[in-house]
Amino acid sequence: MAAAEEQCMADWQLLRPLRLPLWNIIGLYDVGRAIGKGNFATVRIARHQIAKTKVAIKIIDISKLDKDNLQKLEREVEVVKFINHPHIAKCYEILRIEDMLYIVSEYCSGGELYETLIDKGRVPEDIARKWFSETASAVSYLHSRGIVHRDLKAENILLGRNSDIKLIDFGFSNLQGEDQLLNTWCGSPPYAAPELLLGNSYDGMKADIWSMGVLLYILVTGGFPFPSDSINKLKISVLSGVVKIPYWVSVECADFIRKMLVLNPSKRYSIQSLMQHRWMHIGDNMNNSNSAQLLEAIPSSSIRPQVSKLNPTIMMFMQQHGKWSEEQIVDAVMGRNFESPIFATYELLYDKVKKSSSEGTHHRDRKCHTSNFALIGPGEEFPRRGSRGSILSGKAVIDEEPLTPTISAHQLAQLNLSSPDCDSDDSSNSDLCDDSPNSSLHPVNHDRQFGLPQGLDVTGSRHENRRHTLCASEQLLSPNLMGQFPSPNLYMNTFTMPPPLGFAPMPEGQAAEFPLPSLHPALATMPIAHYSKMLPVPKSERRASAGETLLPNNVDFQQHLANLSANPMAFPTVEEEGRSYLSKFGGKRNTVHCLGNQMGGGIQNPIPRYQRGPYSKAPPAERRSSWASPSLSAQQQSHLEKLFKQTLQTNNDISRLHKEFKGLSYGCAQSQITNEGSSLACPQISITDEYNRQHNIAPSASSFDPVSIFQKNAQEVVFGQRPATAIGFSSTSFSGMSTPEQTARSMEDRVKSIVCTIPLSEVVDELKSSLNILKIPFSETNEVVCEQQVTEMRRLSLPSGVEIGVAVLPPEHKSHVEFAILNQDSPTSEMLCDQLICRLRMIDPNWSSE
Ligand SMILES: Nc1ncnc2c1ncn2[C@@H]1O[C@H](COP(=O)(O)OP(=O)(O)OP(=O)(O)O)[C@@H](O)[C@H]1O
Repeated sequence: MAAAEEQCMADWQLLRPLRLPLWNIIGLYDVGRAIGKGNFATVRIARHQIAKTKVAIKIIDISKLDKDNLQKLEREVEVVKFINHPHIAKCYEILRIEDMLYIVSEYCSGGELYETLIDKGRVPEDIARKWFSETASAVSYLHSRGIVHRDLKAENILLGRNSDIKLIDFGFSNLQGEDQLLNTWCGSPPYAAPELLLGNSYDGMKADIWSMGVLLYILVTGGFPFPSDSINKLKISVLSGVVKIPYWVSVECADFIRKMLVLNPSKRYSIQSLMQHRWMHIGDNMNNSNSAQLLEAIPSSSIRPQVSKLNPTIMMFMQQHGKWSEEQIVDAVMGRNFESPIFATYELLYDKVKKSSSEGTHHRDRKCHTSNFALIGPGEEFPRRGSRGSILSGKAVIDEEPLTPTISAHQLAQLNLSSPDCDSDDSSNSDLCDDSPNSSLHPVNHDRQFGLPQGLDVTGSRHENRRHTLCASEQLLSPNLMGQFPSPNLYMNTFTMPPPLGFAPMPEGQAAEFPLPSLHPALATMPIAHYSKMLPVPKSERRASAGETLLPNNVDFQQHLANLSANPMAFPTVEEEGRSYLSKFGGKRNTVHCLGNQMGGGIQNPIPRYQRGPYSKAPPAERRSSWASPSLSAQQQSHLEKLFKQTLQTNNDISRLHKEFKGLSYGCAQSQITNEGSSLACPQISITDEYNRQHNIAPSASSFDPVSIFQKNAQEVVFGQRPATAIGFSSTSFSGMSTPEQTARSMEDRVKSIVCTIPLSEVVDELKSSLNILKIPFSETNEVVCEQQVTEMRRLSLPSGVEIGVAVLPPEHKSHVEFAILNQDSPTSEMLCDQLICRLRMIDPNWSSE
């Protein structure tokens, strides 16, 4: 050995970090504290002794696994070896030592997305878009290779150093052939697709899309789309087909979520259509990491690219420090031997070089390079002649000297490969040393669960509360095990709603109650309290809206938990609580919370919402929140109203108003102000029935066009929130007496409307058959309405005061359906309308809300 190299080895030994006890070393890894816990695995942070890279080691005691779980583990091992995607945590090594299996993978320092959501609540849509696009890109990569994940959830999505997404946990992944259906029940209940909850055979890819719909919902709302505290209730909620989306979610995003949360899997989005949805492409030009680019960045060739030539510098380094021969290195790396420490060392060093080079630390290296150390850049097969660099930097300093791949002690220091206390995230020792292997899991920042406020005493570590994946494998369905579950009848629910897909309609005259299919027997009626509440929402934005699950405050939630544990079944679901609130307060929705808006204005209640009872009635002054756009302060609103009136008096010159709107569209759902053949177009607002009545227009025009109203010199205008963050017009009455408050009560809250893509006749037939099934009489009117264009319209009038109008409207000629509730009995009527809407959604997955 050359003197320089001997010196280098001596330095290396000196610089080695203080060794942890022997039993804290696994293979070439110094193992540190536990960072996660699954059903059968503990995940610990570790550091590779040569590459000095932090890794995560999933440690599984195989002797404790039954046959199914063993099989699951083997499948995970097989899958992770062959996937390589920037948003999937990369596997480096598999070690089998006695009864233990160790899966070494890329360490994701940002923690679980789940924890981030708990800490911060929902996230703005552009952040949600970034995270969701990255997840979608990983899922697209998997699906295009026939791999289904089957356990997509916020806990299995980690954040890397730059807050980029890293998908983990391939325990339930599987290969799915074309047209093949799967049978194994797996996943986590709140993310489970309806077909899984029903125990049907299912398309794993479509089940993944459902989970992604749940994920996006959580990201943008901070809560679950189907909150419930038992699986039975969850199932009812999921199968109702009703997804309530809070007002602050943009129209595009709401539409996107609904396209993923379609009950019928064959009509649900595929990953390809998902990647193309317009919400995914908002801001594409500005944002470098948009989904299209993410997809393009992934090589179309599947699986990890085969290494054709090894990097000589890394090889030399490994020969020096790993004491492996060239032949051994070539064999292990070319053979992609995951059970060899040589392969792992090479990959870790290679990734380190690649990462450093992309991080552009070259100016530091320029100062430090003292030796000739050439590297092959990513994608290059050979080192550039005469170039020099370091393993750490991945940058080369070009000079005329020939390649002399030696490494000095000084260079080692530069590489961050030796010093125990260097500042690199990869090589820092702190995470490894601050916890003994026997210690419990790290307690930091982990005392908040979904809906579980900070400071609440959570017994046990946060990991005990972590939601684990459930698996009811085929094994669980064996006759023996089936016998352990109560008879399927116990899981039958009745639900006063027309039958879901696949059920024959009830003949007339029979009770209007339909049994829902029984819950998958492997799913006992376990309480899922941890899923049942909304995530905390940033204080400034806490508001209840649109019949959404109302946010409980800390004290209430503690009480709720106490009651739940005393008697889980007796406690009402959040939905039920919400409904009781609604009936108590006359069915008025949307008016619980004050208008604290992001722009600093608005009417503030001295007692913040989150300090009051969850369902306490807001003082009248707060009720504007249901009406005012959350993006507008009261001042801005009155300014706009003034401007509007002025505009009317100045020959309809709307350019100033238009400009004003444009300015205000900042912070609103991607400006709704577009030029569609008219100088100012606004989102349509459905208050038709009321408006039509006042204007003697046939009741068929199921939504009205604010632009035309504008042009017809309407005398009064208010600014509304439908969709919530859009700015819109709505005409109230000629009397000039109506206030936004009155308007909201008389119209906005009592009208539900959707747009269907199926023909009017089918819509009407479905409505009529549903009403027949429910034994609700109705009268029907057919009309042809002449307003701008000839339009067909049908109207169903119910004795309870519910009016249903269906009209085909230009320009798209879609079927607009409106449900207006005209009497005081709104809670019951509302439920009926919801059921009917649900039916329409089931037969038309492409429906949208107006
Ligand atoms: N690569 C990683 N980097 C950082 N933390 C990780 C990594 N892999 C796993 N963890 C942590 O460990 C936890 C458990 O890991 P994982 O989900 O793979 O285990 P599991 O046994 O499959 O869990 P479950 O049984 O709930 O599905 C993760 O939620 C995460 O917090």
